[in-house]
Amino acid sequence: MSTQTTTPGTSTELRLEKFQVTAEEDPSPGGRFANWHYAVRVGFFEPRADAEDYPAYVRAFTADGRVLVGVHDDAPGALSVDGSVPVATYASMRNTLNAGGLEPLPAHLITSVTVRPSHRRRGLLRRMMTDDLQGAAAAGVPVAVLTASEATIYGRFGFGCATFTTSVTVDVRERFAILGTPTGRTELAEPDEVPALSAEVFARFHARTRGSVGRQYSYARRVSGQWGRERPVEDKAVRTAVHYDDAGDAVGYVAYRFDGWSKEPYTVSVIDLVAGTEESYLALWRYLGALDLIQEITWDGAAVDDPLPWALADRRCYRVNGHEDVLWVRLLDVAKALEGRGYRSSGRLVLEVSDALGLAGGTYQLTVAGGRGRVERVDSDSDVDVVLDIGALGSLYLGGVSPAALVGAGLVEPLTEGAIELLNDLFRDAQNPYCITHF
Ligand SMILES: CC(=O)SCCNC(=O)CCNC(=O)[C@H](O)C(C)(C)COP(=O)(O)OP(=O)(O)OC[C@H]1O[C@@H](n2cnc3c(N)ncnc32)[C@H](O)[C@@H]1OP(=O)(O)O
Repeated sequence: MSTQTTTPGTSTELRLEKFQVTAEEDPSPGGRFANWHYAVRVGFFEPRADAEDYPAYVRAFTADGRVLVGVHDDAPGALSVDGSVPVATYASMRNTLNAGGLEPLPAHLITSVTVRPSHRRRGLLRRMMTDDLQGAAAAGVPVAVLTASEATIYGRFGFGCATFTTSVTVDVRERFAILGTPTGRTELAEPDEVPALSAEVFARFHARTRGSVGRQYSYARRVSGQWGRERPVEDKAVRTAVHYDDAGDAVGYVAYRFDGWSKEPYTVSVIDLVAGTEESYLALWRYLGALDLIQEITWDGAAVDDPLPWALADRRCYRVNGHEDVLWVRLLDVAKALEGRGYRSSGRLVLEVSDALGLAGGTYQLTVAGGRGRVERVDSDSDVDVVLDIGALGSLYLGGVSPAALVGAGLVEPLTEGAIELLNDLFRDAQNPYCITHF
């Protein structure tokens, strides 16, 4: 698929090219794929990829089903980068989001958003984003998601931040010990086995974790060391340990890397830690704690409700370095999205939802019984319980954000008594949502 349209620019007309990457895509330097890829690297201050790496990226993007958008300025200055290299980039792909419903929902994932400084603040992002969200909504996808480089960009497009992780350092010297009785066993994995192992374990995690997003092709390669941090070539320093439960099933893994002898305290960084069960999570930490010579473990993907400090003999081994927002959620179809999530109590609420992009605004009656929601569009003059913007609903959607906090911030307006308590009871869960997929 490839489409080209022109967008009225300022001094020059800009051309928008959109194509889905397939196995037939030409990976040569100077081709449209390599040029698009180069533009993304420019946007994120990364070096241009090596020519021999492009076939691996084409394979990955094909497996992900990525649709790429590039905006071209065909009349650059005489000494400027050629017009075949986009001045703006954007990509999307489809995967699933666990919203706590019976099964994960289809989700539209957005990534690789860049606009070159020479062309910024002329509405290119707005143009690419609104076209894309309209297309995804028309295709019937209930929700779009992204991870944001800056928290200031996406609220205006109806995204609300919905999941968070904690960055931690764990001191694994003498004081480190985990209470309780270990289960199963944890062993170093054979690298060739890791791609299949990681996919299987992640599938289990994804099915049980509200807020989780299905993963792209590169994950299994990165956690096995087949791909390194910078390039799709082997990184021999990556190690992976697998946890087997008492039945001998592989239910968790941790991929990690030593930071080197020049850094003190001697530190191992967790690349990815995925546990299919609570026991497996602690077992993987027992393994990390038993790495001889290592003094600290760092990980930026711990859950907000991390059980680890509570399981430690000395909780002061666990240091929180910061919290990060991870998943930003944009509802494209309020009825489908709310019917596709799980609920922990029952009740009825009428929500008046505004949407500046005109995609999903309206007045909706949500009736929840037996953990399932039913949504009907109702007249705007119905008795409304809560008024909110689509972005605020996106933040509430996965249950990780307190409605009372959004009321306090002026983002949610309750009109009836008890409405916020009911919103809280319906939407929030015993655990915060948790997303360990970055894309
Ligand atoms: C999902 C991801 O890929 S996250 C990665 C996002 N990309 C980056 O951080 C790379 C560096 N930044 C950039 O490439 C660009 O500055 C972008 C993509 C953030 C913005 O592109 P632009 O084409 O300049 O945005 P555009 O002109 O369409 O702006 C749309 C609106 O967003 C606002 N805006 C754009 N960028 C920002 C920002 N960083 N902070 C606050 N507001 C912003 C504009 O002021 C404008 O507001 P308005 O519609 O109310 O007037």
